[in-house]
Amino acid sequence: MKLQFTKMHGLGNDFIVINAINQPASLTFLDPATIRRLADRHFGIGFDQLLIVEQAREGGDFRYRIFNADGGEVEQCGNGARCFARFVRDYNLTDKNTIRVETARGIITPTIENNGEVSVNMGVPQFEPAEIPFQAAQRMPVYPLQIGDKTIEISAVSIGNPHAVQIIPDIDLAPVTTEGPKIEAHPLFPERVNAGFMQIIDRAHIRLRVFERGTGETLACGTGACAAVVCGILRGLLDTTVQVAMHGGNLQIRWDGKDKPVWMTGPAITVFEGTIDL
Ligand SMILES: N[C@H](CCC[C@H](N)C(=O)O)C(=O)O
Repeated sequence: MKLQFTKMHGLGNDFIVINAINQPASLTFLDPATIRRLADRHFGIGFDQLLIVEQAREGGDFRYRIFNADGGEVEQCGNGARCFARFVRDYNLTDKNTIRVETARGIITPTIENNGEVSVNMGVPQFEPAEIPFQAAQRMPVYPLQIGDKTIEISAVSIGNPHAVQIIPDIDLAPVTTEGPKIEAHPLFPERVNAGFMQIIDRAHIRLRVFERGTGETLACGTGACAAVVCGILRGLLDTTVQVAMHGGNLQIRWDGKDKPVWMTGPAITVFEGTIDL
């Protein structure tokens, strides 16, 4: 099968987007091994995540599926949501500015702004351990986590996908490559977890690095930015609107607190179109 794809990125967190509405056969070819092969930056196309555009099933405008570079399907991708919205508009699959997108964990609504950026209502963050999922006895603002012979302190939250967030004095010195994989695979996270390393600059600015589940460290992580900000707000360390600086660039995150959705605003860029024989 000749697969058509579009290469996109959100602050350097890069994707291929596949329109399965006009290429339904693609879904039968995209098994985990094929996704891993396509994700390879030397032998394949190269991407952090593969995003699929499908027909809606539950009253939304579209269904959005996300696969990590390791081939695993996951619940949510924030940078990908902005690219998803840009894709369906640019390919005339909709003429709406605000799009209702079905994900594995409910509906998110991206809006394409006049300046070309995309704002997304990412839904209400979940902090109950069972929701994350995280095997902790009860919900706490911070949890001790044994990593080898070291005990670190994390906050845990679901943005649809699971995140463990640490506060670090200087993320340039953070042990992302050595500690990230150990947090990702920690047995207390039965579905693994995205590991965030947050440096608080002031109440409206943080710096962030994320070792992503199923992908490794990325240049930016949209749900990771949401997770870091809501955890920082819950700990009384951040205000409701925060600029999140990551290696790939900045996102603006806003959360008005308990039971309110978290909002993310940032760019979505199309790089090239391509085809590949599967
Ligand atoms: N690695 C994540 C999915 C992609 C999230 C990230 N790329 C974003 O922008 O939110 C997970 O396994 O939950």
